[in-house]
Amino acid sequence: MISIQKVEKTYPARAGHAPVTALSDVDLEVAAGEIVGVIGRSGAGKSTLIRLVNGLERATKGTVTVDGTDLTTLRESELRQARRSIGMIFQHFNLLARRTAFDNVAMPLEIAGFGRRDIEARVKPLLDLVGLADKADRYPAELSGGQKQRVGIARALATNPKVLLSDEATSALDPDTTKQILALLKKVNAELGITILLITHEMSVISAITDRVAVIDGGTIVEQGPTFDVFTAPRHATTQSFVSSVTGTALPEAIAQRLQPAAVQGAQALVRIVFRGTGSEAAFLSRISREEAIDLSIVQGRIDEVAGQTYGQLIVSVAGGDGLAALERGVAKAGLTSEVLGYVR
Ligand SMILES: Nc1ncnc2c1ncn2[C@@H]1O[C@H](COP(=O)(O)OP(=O)(O)OP(=O)(O)O)[C@@H](O)[C@H]1O
Repeated sequence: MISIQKVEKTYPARAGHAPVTALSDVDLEVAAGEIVGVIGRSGAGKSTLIRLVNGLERATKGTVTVDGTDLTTLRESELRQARRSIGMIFQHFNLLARRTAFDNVAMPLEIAGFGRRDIEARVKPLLDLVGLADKADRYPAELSGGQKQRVGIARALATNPKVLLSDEATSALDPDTTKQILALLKKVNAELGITILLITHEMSVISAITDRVAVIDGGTIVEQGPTFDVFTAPRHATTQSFVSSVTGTALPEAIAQRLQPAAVQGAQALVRIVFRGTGSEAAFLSRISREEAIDLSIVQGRIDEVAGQTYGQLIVSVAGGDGLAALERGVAKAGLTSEVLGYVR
């Protein structure tokens, strides 16, 4: 549905400023019906990328194809037409203050030349879909942030687009409202089959709804893949720092400071054990403890849901030497992975 190939975007020099290459050598494919997220820090090039996909910017090199149409070759009038099959939602909602919720949603239909009756027939079910049937005649100032974004989503869907682009759509919302809006986007994707490309700087957004993720840094995509895989085995340092921001896998500070890299007589080994799947493997700990007659204590533990699957981490401490060897045997038998973080006395 969206294909970005070998894209470079350089903003030309202006008013004494040198040209800025915001994106280089970017490849990204989004299949029909997928939810794909692009995550990056401020200035990484996310907005530039999404503006290329909705035709607001043109690539300097490479191609940007949406639903089979290469946007890089279109004239302005053709671009306007192509944009009708692309809906977009924004961080600050971009609603018109002097228009009611109904009239904001109606706007793209008015621009497309629909008559009043067709507009009513389309807007009402959309307001229903986003849970705002009772707010049709409210003005933006009378709505909460979450409700405003619901209006934004209904407006983006008005012209029946195949693609929905989301530019930090939940960044201005509190965590609970963010969850509700993300659930709504997931529903829109599931019920209407709309392909969603979203950009964000929050890993929690990526983990909540995307099927695949691309990590962008300094204008290039440094890592991409299925969200669960990228989350549970991040390879690039940028990805690792995003992941640790939500999974909290760092050791408690007091223990981290005492951690030694090598075993010494009488030291306890700290071992990180990773679960992927149902989480029921946790029973293995008591089994090893029983079968191998070793004492284990849990230093830290956490189970998250990532892209609809369970991902857990346990950090346990066990006597170095034979105890550690027994633990590693048991972990391998249970089909899990472990890593020795170090030793403490
Ligand atoms: N119109 C422009 N002219 C010149 N440089 C630009 C322009 N727009 C963006 N840039 C530069 O391109 C780079 C990428 O910016 P972009 O806005 O795409 O990043 P971003 O990841 O969306 O950041 P943020 O999350 O802060 O919005 C930055 O160095 C920025 O200064």
